[in-house]
Amino acid sequence: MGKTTIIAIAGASASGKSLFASTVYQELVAELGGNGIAILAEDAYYRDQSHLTFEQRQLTNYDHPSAFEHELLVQHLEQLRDGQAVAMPQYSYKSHTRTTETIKVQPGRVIMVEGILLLHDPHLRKLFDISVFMDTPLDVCLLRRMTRDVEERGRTIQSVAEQYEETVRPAFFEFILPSKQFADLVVTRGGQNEIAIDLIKSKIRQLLAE
Ligand SMILES: Nc1ncnc2c1ncn2[C@@H]1O[C@H](COP(=O)(O)OP(=O)(O)O)[C@@H](O)[C@H]1O
Ligand SMILES: O=c1ccn([C@@H]2O[C@H](COP(=O)(O)O)[C@@H](O)[C@H]2O)c(=O)[nH]1
Repeated sequence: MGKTTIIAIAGASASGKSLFASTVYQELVAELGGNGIAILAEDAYYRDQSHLTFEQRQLTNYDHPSAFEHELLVQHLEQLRDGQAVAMPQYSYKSHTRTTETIKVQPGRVIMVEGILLLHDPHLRKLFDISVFMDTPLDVCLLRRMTRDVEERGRTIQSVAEQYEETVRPAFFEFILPSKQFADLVVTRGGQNEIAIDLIKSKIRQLLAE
């Protein structure tokens, strides 16, 4: 296998990172088969909090870099780059901790990883060959997060609004927006920007053919 290329997709919460990454991944798997491409989520590397009560977990700031076990993500990306499979943790947004399951991720010629604080961390940045930033206006992100978190993550409208004011918005301006400078490609219109999806797909096709 040739050199592994690691593609990072960063941006605000609900900016469309996971839709973008999964669209690229699924369309290429349908076209070329699953061999050669792997996909990881930074959210899977939220710290395990099973030693805390649910009430204590609700007090964690999930938008601060300290909430993530980035050391493990770095280790897993290095292992994948070196041709070894990894056991990616699974995280539950409803219980705010890891589940007992893991998913085996096989190494591939191309590894995609998506998450809010990927480009903030210099240790992670060193591993990325291509960095994408989803540049979706924050009010659009909030509306999408409101719908998604109520429908899929067990939240109320009030809890989404409170968390947004307390941690999500401040962390966007302190950590996420300043990390945009490290992106190679800045994508508007979220996870449905077909031109950007096609550009990344073409790049991956080219890498897989080398
Ligand atoms: N361009 C878009 N138009 C409409 N809805 C979108 C668009 N991009 C993302 N969404 C929706 O917004 C929500 C958040 O997107 P998601 O990909 O989960 O964001 P992120 O991974 O950045 O948190 C999801 O319900 C997704 O389907
Ligand atoms: O237990 C948790 C863990 C995370 N969050 C929120 O999730 C987003 C990051 O995920 P996206 O898929 O990029 O939206 C982050 O803003 C955290 O606030 C949570 O609420 N609870």
